[in-house]
Amino acid sequence: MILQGEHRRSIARTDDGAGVRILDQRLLPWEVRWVELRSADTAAVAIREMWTRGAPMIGATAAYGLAMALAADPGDASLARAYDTLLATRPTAVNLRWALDQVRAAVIDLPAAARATAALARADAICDEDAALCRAIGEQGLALFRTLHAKNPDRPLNILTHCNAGWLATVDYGTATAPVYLAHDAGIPVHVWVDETRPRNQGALLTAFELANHGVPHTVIADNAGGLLMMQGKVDAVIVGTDRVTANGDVCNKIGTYLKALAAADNGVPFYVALPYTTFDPDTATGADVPIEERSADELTRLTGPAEGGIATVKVTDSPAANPAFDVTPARLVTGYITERGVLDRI
Ligand SMILES: CSC[C@H]1O[C@H](OP(=O)(O)O)[C@H](O)[C@@H]1O
Repeated sequence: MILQGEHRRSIARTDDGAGVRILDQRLLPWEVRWVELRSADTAAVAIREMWTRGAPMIGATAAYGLAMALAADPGDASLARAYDTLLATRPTAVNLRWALDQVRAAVIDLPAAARATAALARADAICDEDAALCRAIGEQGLALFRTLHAKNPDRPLNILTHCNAGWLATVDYGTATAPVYLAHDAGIPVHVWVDETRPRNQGALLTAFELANHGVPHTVIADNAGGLLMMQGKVDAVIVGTDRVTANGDVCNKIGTYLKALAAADNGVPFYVALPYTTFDPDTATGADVPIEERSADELTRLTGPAEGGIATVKVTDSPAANPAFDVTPARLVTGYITERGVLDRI
């Protein structure tokens, strides 16, 4: 157990208050290493290289990055440069732009001398709010889980999830995992099918790590196994997180989510998306309008794992590879949106 008790905050201010501490998620579950970020540029690297990841965590890290830039130089040029550098890190998660806009709005009309303190306060508030939002998503999802479990009370509730939308992807609790944690703690027997989630394996490495640490029964599966499990009646619901829900309810999430939604629809399995309001993007009309991040082919052509003295990478093919990091699930395939305000059948 890396962090005891109910709270597992994945980002915190450094002891001197000038930086932030995050877990280097590239090393999990093999090594638990907290790293300190002390500049906007380092925060940008951490986001782009996925030391830290997940829409709310990307937003929180960028917010602190902007605050650190203003602590170094509170001028307009510094603000603009840091904003642009951080915004350019990853294009799909809307929380990134939302958080940067929140911090910029908090300081833009302030005198230079007051900007760093105000930016830091806004970044702190974004984190505290995210933890509260995710907890509320958990409460709303817990009520849903009680209803779902009542259909088959003599066996565990079987949930399938894709990627990691856990406390590692947020400030605490997670979005898709929040109902799982609260249901487990409330004594509802829950089992989670964990998609490994190629190519970065956020499910096998991060969600499994979280669930194991919380004592939640789970089974890691190949991404392509979910359809069969649903056909066999072994999945009661699919719950995923999201990086952006557009005005019409389309869902941008980790690559492979759309295929789970198709299998769920074909087998009558409810498909839920868990999100806080900070991941809703009313300014983008549909999923077709969302930039889909294309990441390095190396993530696909190389396997990474623990080795003597650190992490080893093995190249598995010299062939060209394409690595879109997200896909779009049309709103028509979504049963409901689990939000802090309730479970909505339309966003
Ligand atoms: C609660 S946001 C989690 C969301 O972010 C993940 O993407 P990445 O690991 O590339 O940052 C994935 O889409 C998750 O559903």
